[in-house]
Amino acid sequence: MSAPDTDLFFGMDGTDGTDAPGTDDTGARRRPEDGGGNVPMSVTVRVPAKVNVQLAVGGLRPDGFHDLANVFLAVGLYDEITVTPTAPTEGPRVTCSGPDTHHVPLDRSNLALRAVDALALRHGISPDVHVHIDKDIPVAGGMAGGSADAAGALLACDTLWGTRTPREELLDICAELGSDVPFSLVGGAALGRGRGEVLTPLEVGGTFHWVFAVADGGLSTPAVYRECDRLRERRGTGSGVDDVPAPEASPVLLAALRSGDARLLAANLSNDLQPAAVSLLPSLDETLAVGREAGALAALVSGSGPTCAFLAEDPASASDIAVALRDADVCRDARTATSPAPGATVLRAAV
Ligand SMILES: C[C@@](CO)(OP(=O)(O)O)[C@H](O)COP(=O)(O)OP(=O)(O)OC[C@H]1O[C@@H](n2ccc(N)nc2=O)[C@H](O)[C@@H]1O
Ligand SMILES: Nc1ncnc2c1ncn2[C@@H]1O[C@H](COP(=O)(O)OP(=O)(O)O)[C@@H](O)[C@H]1O
Repeated sequence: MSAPDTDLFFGMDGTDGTDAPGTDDTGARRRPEDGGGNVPMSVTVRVPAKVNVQLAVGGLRPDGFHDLANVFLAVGLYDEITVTPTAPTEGPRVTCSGPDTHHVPLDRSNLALRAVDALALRHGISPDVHVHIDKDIPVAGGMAGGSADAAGALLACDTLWGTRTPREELLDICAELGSDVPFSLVGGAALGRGRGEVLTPLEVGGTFHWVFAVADGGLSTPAVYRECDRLRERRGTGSGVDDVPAPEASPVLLAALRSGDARLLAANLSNDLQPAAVSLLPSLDETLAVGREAGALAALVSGSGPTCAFLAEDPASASDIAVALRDADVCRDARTATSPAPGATVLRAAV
């Protein structure tokens, strides 16, 4: 399978009967008060989680970020974002459903609402929408759930408002919202340079089978980067841009992705943030060990953690690893998923 054409994932999947008479190709009906424009009354977008199959972290930059060679792979765990217009007096609001709801901020700091605000500002529109997040991606788990919600809300509102924002502009807004947000929009697999926001799509030659051990709590991304710097200082190597070698993507890892060879990928997975995540949460070592003993080809912390990712040989092995992780009581839940997965995709645009 080659890398997904990123344009593909900005449109409908076309599976929900949206070609009914009186609708356009996004399923939107014409409303007379809209002067003939096609305006859906609600839009639902699905967005995947990610795992970093390589996360090479450079030195701390003067702006507080680190240069990265960040090899993103989208995985088939999804949040669904639905946007519906509200009355202008009501203003924007966000609600959330799913097991992690109590960890999601429901004020204007929610990344999905920040995305709505950013798109509305860009087009001079009032951001009067209700955003509902049906959350399946673990919160603060190193799987980019907040970024997924931001990318999803952006695409959903662009469809709802008919603003047809060019893809490059959408990606610019994503990058302003967070380093991982552009990848959530694009999905598939990509190399993220800069602070992770400058993307180059990557080819993936097969399906990879993963197990994710979801931890009880979360880890703060800035705290994990700070710990990475602290460990580097303690080692005496320094943590600045002049002390740490410029991060580079591994050619063998990229070849493993291209070929779809799970064993080659397993042998080349790496995460420079893993020592920092384990230092902040030492119990992760045991979680990683349980998955390895249960037959994982490789185990690593997903991004800033604390979710642990296990690459499996096949679906049966993935199921065995998930059972072993649950039985050992080293995680809140163990989820199986495959990659690559498509980026933000409009599922429904309904009247
Ligand atoms: C570590 C990674 C790996 O993909 O994701 P997670 O595993 O947390 O999901 C990312 O680099 C996280 O990206 P994201 O969560 O979008 O971070 P941002 O909002 O842009 O930045 C939050 C904070 O993380 C730190 N940060 C982030 C990106 C980067 N390249 N260098 C950094 O030092 C900075 O302290 C920054 O203030
Ligand atoms: N829509 C959102 N979903 C999840 N977290 C959000 C959201 N908006 C803001 N946040 C905040 O972002 C933090 C990081 O969450 P998340 O993106 O899930 O984790 P990570 O950065 O580890 O991938 C959370 O602790 C939460 O306070």
